[in-house]
Amino acid sequence: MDASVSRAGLARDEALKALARIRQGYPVSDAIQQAKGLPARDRALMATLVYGVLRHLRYLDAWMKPFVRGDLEPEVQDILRMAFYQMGFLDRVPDYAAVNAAVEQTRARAPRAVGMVNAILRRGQSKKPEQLSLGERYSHPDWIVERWQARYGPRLESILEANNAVPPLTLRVDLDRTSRAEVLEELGNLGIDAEPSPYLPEAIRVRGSLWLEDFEPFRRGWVTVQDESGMLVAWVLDAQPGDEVLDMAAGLGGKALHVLERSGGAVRLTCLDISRPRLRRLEENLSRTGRGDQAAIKEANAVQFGNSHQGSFERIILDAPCSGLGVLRRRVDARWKKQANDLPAFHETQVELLDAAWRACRAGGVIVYSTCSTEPEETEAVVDEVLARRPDLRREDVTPYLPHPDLASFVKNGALSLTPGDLGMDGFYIARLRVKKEAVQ
Ligand SMILES: C[S@@+](CC[C@H](N)C(=O)[O-])C[C@H]1O[C@@H](n2cnc3c(N)ncnc32)[C@H](O)[C@@H]1O
Repeated sequence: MDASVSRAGLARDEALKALARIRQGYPVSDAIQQAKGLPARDRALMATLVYGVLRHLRYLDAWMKPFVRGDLEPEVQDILRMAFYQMGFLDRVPDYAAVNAAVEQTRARAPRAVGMVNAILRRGQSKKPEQLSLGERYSHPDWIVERWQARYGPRLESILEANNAVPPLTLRVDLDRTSRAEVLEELGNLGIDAEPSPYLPEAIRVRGSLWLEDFEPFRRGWVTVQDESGMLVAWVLDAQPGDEVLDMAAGLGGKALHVLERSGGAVRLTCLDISRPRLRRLEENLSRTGRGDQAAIKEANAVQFGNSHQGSFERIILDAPCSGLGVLRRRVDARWKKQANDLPAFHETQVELLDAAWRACRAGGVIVYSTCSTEPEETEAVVDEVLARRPDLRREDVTPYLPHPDLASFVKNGALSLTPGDLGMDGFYIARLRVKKEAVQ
């Protein structure tokens, strides 16, 4: 057998294993990481297959549906999805190679299904799906399509399409440690296609495949993965050296670390999160970047913490837990896990947390409220509700804090609201609020 064919076979087998792990509930990135023993090129193909299948799942199922009789075993269904994905989306793989690989995978795992798999693929190969609904064509659940149709009208299809595009891996360079040009040069030396972001001086968009653990600037802690829209939080916060800063829901520390980088570690930073595993990863991230001694980390419920630390902080980030509907292009399986009736619960939590931020904020201090969602219930409605409750809180325009003039056209009612794909970024919302209160009640 030709070596490149058997190597592609290895990548396809690993992709199949990863899809099985995801069916068992593994996070996608963890399921993919388990194949780290594969050579770099095969890992790239394996990841392309897994992400591609998950991204286009509903479309692939709609394509094969007319040719399938009865129920398919989950593994056989994954083999078929992978083959249809290659036939539909991977120009570099000839159809016959995708079909043969699927037949071989079936022979090894479910020999009785070989004839059926072969027949489904041969028929599907010559008949692309027709008359699909928008949800099927762009592989989104109908409730999201209907919700966005009402809100975005003629822009809907471009947003659905943006959610299916392969997003760049975006790196944030710690400009306190190195320069963007130096990191770009290291990427160039590895033959990796990358370009500087036109909007943020610290951001790099990587188009080629990069395995971070093998990348020296990442190991040295000079770069962190973050979408450009998420980087805007630290810009809008605009913390000054010496500020007492609180990150109320620090998670893995993407925004908190950026605040440290922008101030050269000169703010006094407290990071909270309710999740111990996330805080452990935050600690790892702080130590990887050599900033382990620059933040106090507390496992706490931010609502209770806000009550017990009234008026203590000058700058507060509340990057709230949310539906994540702005980042479907990155969390490829998330669209299938969300439901419309999740939104009221998120709204309630977000209002409670923003109210707690108000309590923890000092008179004259600033709260930056952000979500990786642009759903009204999680964005304007949250801010409006807390503003109505707290007369000493007011909205400030984020425009003066944005690093590029093009971003200003996405500011509505003082807040930045990027829908997925705007300026090539994730969907994101950022509001800046100033506390004018004399004393906390
Ligand atoms: C959007 S994520 C934050 C991401 C983070 N800012 C970053 O840049 O990596 C929201 C976080 O809120 C945390 N969370 C949810 N409810 C919380 C609460 N009541 N108090 C503190 N943290 C909470 C979740 O564990 C999660 O890590």
